[in-house]
Amino acid sequence: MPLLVVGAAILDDLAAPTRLLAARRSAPSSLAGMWEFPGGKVEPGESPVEGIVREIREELGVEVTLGSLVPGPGDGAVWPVHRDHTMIVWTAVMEPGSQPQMLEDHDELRWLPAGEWHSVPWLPADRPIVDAVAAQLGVPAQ
Ligand SMILES: Nc1nc2c([nH]c(=O)n2[C@H]2C[C@H](O)[C@@H](COP(=O)(O)OP(=O)(O)OP(=O)(O)O)O2)c(=O)[nH]1
Repeated sequence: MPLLVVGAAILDDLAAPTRLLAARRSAPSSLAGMWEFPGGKVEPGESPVEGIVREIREELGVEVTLGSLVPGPGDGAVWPVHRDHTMIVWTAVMEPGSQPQMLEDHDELRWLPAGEWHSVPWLPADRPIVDAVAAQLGVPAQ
């Protein structure tokens, strides 16, 4: 049974987005230094939405409002990631006034302005997802 990973493409604004929050992984060593969407694996008994809200709370210490699912390369919103995992990604915004922290798994957070969404080395599986987020929102990725 493939593991489900959930991620959040956190934006500065859902109606008029320009900046995307990228997080640099600090672990495990095979992934350290690469950038990703904050998130992680859905736990048994948890819905995907519960999973992403929990992961963002644990990793960044903030509450998020989810926007829409990012359409995948096939039917639906499922993206292939590492090994036989699959990932689903939502656009999201943080609760107004909140500041993301690096509580777990990350050693740098960066707001990427429009046109510079590929200025960091994303995990390979995330590169097409970054483009799909940009296309969905009508923001130039690069
Ligand atoms: N969180 C996250 N994981 C991603 C992304 N892209 C991508 O290929 N992955 C891969 C990396 C990992 O193999 C897997 C997610 O594992 P994770 O380590 O973030 O999950 P977790 O926080 O629940 O950690 P653990 O319980 O396994 O320790 O999915 C992404 O954008 N965000």
